[in-house]
Amino acid sequence: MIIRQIRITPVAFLDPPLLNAAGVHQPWALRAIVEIVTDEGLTGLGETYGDLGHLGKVRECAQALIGLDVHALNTMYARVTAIVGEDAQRVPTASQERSIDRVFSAFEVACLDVRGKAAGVPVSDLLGGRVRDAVPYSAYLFYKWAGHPGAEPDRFGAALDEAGIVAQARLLIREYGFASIKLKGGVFPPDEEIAAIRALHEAFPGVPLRLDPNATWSVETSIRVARELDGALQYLEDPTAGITGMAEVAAAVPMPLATNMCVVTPEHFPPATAARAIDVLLLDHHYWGGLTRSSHIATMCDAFGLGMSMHSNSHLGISLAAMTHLAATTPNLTYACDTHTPWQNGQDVLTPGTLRFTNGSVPVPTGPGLGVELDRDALAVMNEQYEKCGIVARDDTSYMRRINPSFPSTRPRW
Ligand SMILES: O=C([O-])[C@@H](O)[C@@H](O)[C@H](O)[C@@H](O)C(=O)[O-]
Ligand SMILES: [Mg+2]
Repeated sequence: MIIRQIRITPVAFLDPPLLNAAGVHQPWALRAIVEIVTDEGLTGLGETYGDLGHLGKVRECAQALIGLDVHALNTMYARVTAIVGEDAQRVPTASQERSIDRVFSAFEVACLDVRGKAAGVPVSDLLGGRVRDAVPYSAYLFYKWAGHPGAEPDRFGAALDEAGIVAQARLLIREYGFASIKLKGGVFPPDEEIAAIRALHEAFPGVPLRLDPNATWSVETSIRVARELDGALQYLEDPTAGITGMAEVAAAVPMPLATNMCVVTPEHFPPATAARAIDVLLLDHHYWGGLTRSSHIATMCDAFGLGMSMHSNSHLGISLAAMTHLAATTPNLTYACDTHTPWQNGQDVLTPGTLRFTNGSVPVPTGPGLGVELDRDALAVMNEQYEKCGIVARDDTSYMRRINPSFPSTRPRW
């Protein structure tokens, strides 16, 4: 099964004005769709970030993988390392390992899709077999404006206080059946976000809740907020920055701490576990180097007694399928996963109806490979949107500053 061709198609889809610590989502979200075509005529799908810098690296690496067998993942990783590693060394702020894993991931997923199709088995079988038939996701709530400035309000409406957040939760739960809730925080002063969690706790008794302020709080603020929310949160995600700060908070608060920020490469495990900085790791195959490497990370979490959930960024259905196969085959991934799916509002590059939510969960696809099919017309439309949208990288802060020039980037903010 020799790789003969790799097509990389950048796409853009409409994204609502979701508020976060960095600013606000731009009107278009970017992704890149990877198609690996073999000599036997099989095509494997992958999905990754669409920012121009990343796209350039993915395109450069794609050339270097032509002629390899789809099983030769170690050789592929070495070739990606040779290209991206050198590049990352020139950019002092980039973690070399992280950049390599982010690029490699989409190719690995596409190779697993091909291998599953060739063997007539789902990717979940290649990852060791599923331990659950459906993967639960959480309602991922965002403070948001009614619409992008100058545009019509979107169907989700504004959510700028606790009443808006509770209404948004009702909408997402009604449409998807989610059985747990995550609120993206770090937007308003902590007392307002405490009020929102309390309102959710009251409106949805017994439903597990999480709050993620993306490290906008100091250690002192984190401890105060966590103590005030004792009994209301399943876990608190990234209240403060860094392993040392998280460890200080963890030692003083009643609930588990989760992260997708302070443990993002294997080298973070020893200091984070020694300091007891986290209780839960949010896995994300897009930056942990694909599905197989993510399974290895899950084994590490098991060894260190960490719980697991799953992180998400704005994404389309190929990513959702890959996330679902991974979560279905990871015994210790016991928390409902994050997904941005509701915010993509039906837009996708997949044939409609391939993936569906039932009671907040996505049944694990049972067809060969990822079990999803690319809709070429939709891909072409979204590619055209990418060409026309005028956005080449995600930049929530610059977009916010066009509307609010004094938007601060200081952290901790509170
Ligand atoms: O989509 C967003 O605004 C989120 O804030 C995302 O960028 C984060 O990476 C993520 O969902 C998180 O859990 O930190
Ligand atoms: Mg997070």
